[in-house]
Amino acid sequence: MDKLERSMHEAPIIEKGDYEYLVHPISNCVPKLDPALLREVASRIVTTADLQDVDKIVTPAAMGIHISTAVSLLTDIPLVVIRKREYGLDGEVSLTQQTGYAESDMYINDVEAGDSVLLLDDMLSTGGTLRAITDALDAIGADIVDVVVVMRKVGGEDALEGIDHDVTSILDITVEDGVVTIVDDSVPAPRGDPERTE
Ligand SMILES: O=P(O)(O)OC[C@H]1O[C@H](OP(=O)(O)OP(=O)(O)O)[C@H](O)[C@@H]1O
Ligand SMILES: Nc1nc2[nH]cnc2c(=O)[nH]1
Repeated sequence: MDKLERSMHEAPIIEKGDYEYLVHPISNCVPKLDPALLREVASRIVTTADLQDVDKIVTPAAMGIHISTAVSLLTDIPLVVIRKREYGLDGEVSLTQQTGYAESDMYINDVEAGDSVLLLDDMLSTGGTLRAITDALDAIGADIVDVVVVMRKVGGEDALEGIDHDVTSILDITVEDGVVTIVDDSVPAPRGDPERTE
């Protein structure tokens, strides 16, 4: 079994109100993130994502950053971070991100009409974050070449209804009654991956 799949069974779940929140090395850097797990995740993204003519990797703060940095280092594609902080630069675009447990304003800088972007994030749950970002990137006139997340909590992505972009996940999971279950139809690990440990 791959490191990402194995790591699911060691990730604590906490309650944020009614929301079951997974605390995971990739999504929180708590428990500590093993570099070999990050390498595996980054190489699985690189083999999964459509990178054809991508100018920029775009990722929301905070927990898309280390994953996207690793992918940027592997591909030499520059990285733009959507920040929770306003800079007031020319062309800055704001959006409101709503998750199952919080709402926050975010700010896109340095993405322009005609840019071909790969949107990366650690986790998809309600889809509120990706919906707000894809709407904002569409409004800017960027070409979203692909959208990839490491983990998708299946079944709750209501906010993505009707969007015009496919989202690919490396691993699909459910989190219910304090138990994480791996759902089997996400992207399989590439055979012959050097990071693979059976
Ligand atoms: O599909 P959704 O319900 O929108 O949830 C997904 C988002 O939630 C987390 O971000 P969070 O806002 O918690 O910030 P963080 O990255 O700083 O942890 C995660 O990094 C995703 O961006
Ligand atoms: N770390 C983490 N991030 C999330 N974003 C949306 N849901 C979750 C979750 O359960 N855990």
